[in-house]
Amino acid sequence: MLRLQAVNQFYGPKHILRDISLELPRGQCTYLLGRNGVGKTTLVNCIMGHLPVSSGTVSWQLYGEPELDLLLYPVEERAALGIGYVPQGRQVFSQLSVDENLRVALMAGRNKTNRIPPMVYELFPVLYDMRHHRAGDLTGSGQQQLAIARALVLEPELLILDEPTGGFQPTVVAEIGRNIRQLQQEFGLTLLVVEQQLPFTPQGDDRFCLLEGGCNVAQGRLEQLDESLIQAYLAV
Ligand SMILES: Nc1ncnc2c1ncn2[C@@H]1O[C@H](COP(=O)(O)OP(=O)(O)OP(=O)(O)O)[C@@H](O)[C@H]1O
Repeated sequence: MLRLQAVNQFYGPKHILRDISLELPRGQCTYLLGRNGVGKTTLVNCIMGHLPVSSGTVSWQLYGEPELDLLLYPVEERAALGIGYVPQGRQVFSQLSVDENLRVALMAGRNKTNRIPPMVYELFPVLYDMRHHRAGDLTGSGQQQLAIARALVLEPELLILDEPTGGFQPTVVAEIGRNIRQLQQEFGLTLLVVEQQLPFTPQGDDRFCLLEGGCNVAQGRLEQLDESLIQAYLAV
C-alpha cells in the first residue's frame, strides 16, 4: 500500500506539485491522469526517489510488513522494497540481449538472485523466444514488454507505468491493456498507470487521480470520471 500525504515539490522557484494526497489500494489499478505538463512524471519521480520531495509524506507497506517512510530510502533501494517502475519511453539497453536486459534488472534486487521469475515469460512468451537476440531487434511493442518485464523480475507488489501506451497503434494499446489487467487479476499486483487520457475500457474497481497544474483536482472510482471532468481536465 502506497500513501502520499500533502506532497509538495519545486523545480527551483517553480511550485510543481501542490499538496498531493493519494492512496493506492492494494491489488487495484489506479490511473494517474492529466494533460501534458501537469506534474504526473514529477509525482512518479518523487515516489521512486529520482526527485526530492519538498514537504509531505510518502509511506509504503509491503503485505504483512510494517509501514515504512519511503522518503528515508535512497533511489537505489526503492525497487528492492517492492516498487517496480517502467519509465516513459521504455529505455531498454538495445545492444544487450533480452536475457541480459533482464539480468541487469535482477542485480538491483534484495536477494541478488539470478533467477528470472516464470511469470515474466508466462506473460510475455515472445521474450522467451527472443531471449538471445538484441533488445534493439524487438519491435516497439516487444521493447515495451521487455521494459515491463525488467520491472517484474524483482517481483514487485506495486508496478508504476509511465505512459505505457505512448506512440502505439490501437492493437498494441489493447494488448498492453490486457497485460495490465493480467498483472492485476492473475498476479495480484497493485498498479499505478500514468496516462494523458484514459487508454483502456475501465473495469469494476479501477480508480483514478486527476492532476491539473500540480493539484489533485479529483479522485475516486473510475466510473466517477464523468464527461464534465473529462472535458475540463483531459480533452485536448
Ligand atoms: N527538470 C525540470 N526543470 C524545471 N522544470 C521542469 C523539469 N521537468 C519538468 N518540469 C516542469 O514541471 C512541470 C510538470 O512536468 P511533468 O513532466 O511532471 O508533467 P507531466 O504531467 O508528466 O507531462 P507529460 O504528460 O508531458 O509527461 C512542467 O511545467 C514542466 O515544464
